[in-house]
Amino acid sequence: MKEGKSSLYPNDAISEAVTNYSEAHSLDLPKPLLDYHEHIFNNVPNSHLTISTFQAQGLIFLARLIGAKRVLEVGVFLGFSSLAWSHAVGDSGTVTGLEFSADYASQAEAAFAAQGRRNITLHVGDGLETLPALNPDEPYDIVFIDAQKSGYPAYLRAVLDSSRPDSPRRLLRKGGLIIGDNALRRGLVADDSEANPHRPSAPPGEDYPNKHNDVMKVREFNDLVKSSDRLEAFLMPLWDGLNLARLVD
Ligand SMILES: C[S@@+](CC[C@H](N)C(=O)[O-])C[C@H]1O[C@@H](n2cnc3c(N)ncnc32)[C@H](O)[C@@H]1O
Repeated sequence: MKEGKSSLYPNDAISEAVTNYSEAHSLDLPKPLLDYHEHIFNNVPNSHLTISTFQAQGLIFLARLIGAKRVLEVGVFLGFSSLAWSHAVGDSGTVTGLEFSADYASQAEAAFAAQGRRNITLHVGDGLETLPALNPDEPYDIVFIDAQKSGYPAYLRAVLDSSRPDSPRRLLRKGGLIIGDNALRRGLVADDSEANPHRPSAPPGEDYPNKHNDVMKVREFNDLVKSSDRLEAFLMPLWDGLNLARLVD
């Protein structure tokens, strides 16, 4: 039987060449979006929080594949991925973003204005409160979860609870996608043994409790997706892991 494992390339140099080649042979991103990504990476210390341009290409492709016009993003940071969704859905579509930090939200809004993107609305606050309070006229086509990892299971439950098939108003449409970013957390979700060099330094390492808890919560999220008979999933081992879950009812 053919092996399914995805360590396709012999070393880091070839992996990088393959990524660059794939990026160059995928859909084009608008120049302002590329420039904004470069600006973030050259000027912002925690720029790693932003998705890559290659991931943006993948998300735009997915959105267009399902004809998405309405996207909900949980975790906006400086607005790069919101801008990618905004481009994906076009001027006739809308993007709603939930962001905890008022500072990040205002920087993101400045970027939206600078790029003339008027179809993005942000709600500032804890997504665990702002998400369940949403009551959209029309359901979303995509919910992209990219906020605190400890909240992933709760976000998933809230989306499912607010998208019942018998409900007159629902958050996510039938056939819509819930996309969980960082679903593999540098491989730790699948294997956080000593064999994984990204394993958080064991206690008493300062970062251990939070990082370990994040891994447990992302595992819980992936398990909930898999065990729900309302979802059909493909956990894509690309980037930091992307859990693609389609709402079947
Ligand atoms: C990984 S970053 C998002 C990156 C963004 N999606 C992008 O690719 O450009 C995670 C964001 O989630 C936000 N966040 C953390 N906890 C949150 C919460 N409880 N509610 C809403 N946003 C939260 C953080 O402030 C941060 O901006």
